[in-house]
Amino acid sequence: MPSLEEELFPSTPGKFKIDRGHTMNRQFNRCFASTSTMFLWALFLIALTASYLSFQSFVDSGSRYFTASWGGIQWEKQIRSSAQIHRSKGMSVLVTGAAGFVGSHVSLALKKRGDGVVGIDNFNSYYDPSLKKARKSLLNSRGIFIVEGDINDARLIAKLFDIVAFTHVMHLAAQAGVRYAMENPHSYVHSNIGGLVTLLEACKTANPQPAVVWASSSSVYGLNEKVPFSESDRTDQPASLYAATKKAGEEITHTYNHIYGLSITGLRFFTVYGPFGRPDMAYFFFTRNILQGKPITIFRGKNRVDLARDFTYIDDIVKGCVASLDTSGKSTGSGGKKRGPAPYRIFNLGNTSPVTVPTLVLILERHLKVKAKRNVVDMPGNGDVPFTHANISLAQRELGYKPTTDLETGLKKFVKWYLTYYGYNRGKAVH
Ligand SMILES: O=C(O)[C@H]1O[C@H](OP(=O)(O)OP(=O)(O)OC[C@H]2O[C@@H](n3ccc(=O)[nH]c3=O)[C@H](O)[C@@H]2O)[C@H](O)[C@@H](O)[C@H]1O
Repeated sequence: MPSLEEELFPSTPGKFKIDRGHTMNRQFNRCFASTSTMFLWALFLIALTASYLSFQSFVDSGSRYFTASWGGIQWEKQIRSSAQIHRSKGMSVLVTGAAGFVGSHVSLALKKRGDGVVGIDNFNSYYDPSLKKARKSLLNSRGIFIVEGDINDARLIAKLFDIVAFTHVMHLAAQAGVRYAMENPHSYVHSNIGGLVTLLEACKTANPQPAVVWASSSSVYGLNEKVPFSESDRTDQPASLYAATKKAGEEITHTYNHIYGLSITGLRFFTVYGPFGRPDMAYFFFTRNILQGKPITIFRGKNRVDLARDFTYIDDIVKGCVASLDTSGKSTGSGGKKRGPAPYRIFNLGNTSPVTVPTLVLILERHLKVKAKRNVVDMPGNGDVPFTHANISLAQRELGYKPTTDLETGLKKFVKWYLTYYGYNRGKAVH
């Protein structure tokens, strides 16, 4: 039988080991005159260590709450309340990029039908953050809480999954924009690859695992010439770093599906536009310039061929996103281990009727009742592709996706929103 002395100071490798030498033994006996005194000393030491450790953890968590922009009882309460489901068989969805264009619209649609929604957004300044704050206020007024934080913050994401057992993640946070990738390439790697992996790590570890629906891009079709673009077409000739990071996202999500059993749906969005849109997109800053009497630059393709896009209205995209969440199927893993195969899907969400950029400008002029000052130049080699055109039959079949808004109607709604939002209707424009 091991002695009490051996039990208290076991000789496990790496742990403290007492010297059984004669001298030590004498000193030891002097300090601990009897076994019972030694026992009391040991208890005292254990209690001291335990109280020190709990004090340390109190200081740690306390300082985190004091220094981090997130955390605290009130913060957690807001998250729980925002995630509450108000319909039978509803879902609780973590929406990344919730203060963004598509993210804000999808969040509102989900909340409206009774799903629980928690947003996360880093409110970066890629474009005017006041527009993001305005979207946030709108969401707040509908009971949606947006966490201010980055998807690269693994501790924050893990905390959100601790607080809420999200059934779904709608991942829309990204560094968008095709041409900006030449100016700031690392921001694309940071958000579209680093951020994606951080989020997927949290999803894979969560128990239960959520189903993930995320935004890929029409740009993955790159320099393909076969039209319309189908999901099974090649996607290995990206024309921009933006496209390359979205393509990488498709491969990365595939590995998480394969190894960990995460249900994944990737949506290839085709040039989404509409109210509360992104000011870095052509239709948006063309509108601003036309109203301000400034020239717009229209790019023209090889052999003077007009560029064309399969512009897709936001409400149609929202329907596609919601239908993807509804049909996502379940992730099969738990505790980071796959238990069986899970769905892996990719869909085009386009309008399937491309319109040239000069026609877009004509429609804007009509709705704005202002003539544009055109400056037509050859398309610079900046990552743009000459045209996009979606084959949407797969989304039609699997999601019931059916876009209903043509560019004429959609831009009319956008212009109406723009004039109101920027104060043109009140006679004082604010930009
Ligand atoms: O489907 C996508 O996956 C992408 O859609 C969007 O990219 P694009 O289709 O390139 O939209 P956008 O910039 O509005 O340019 C529209 C047209 O105007 C032309 N264009 C542009 C600027 C200019 O000054 N002049 C011009 O002619 C330009 O050459 C182009 O022909 C998203 O921004 C992107 O984040 C991604 O989601």
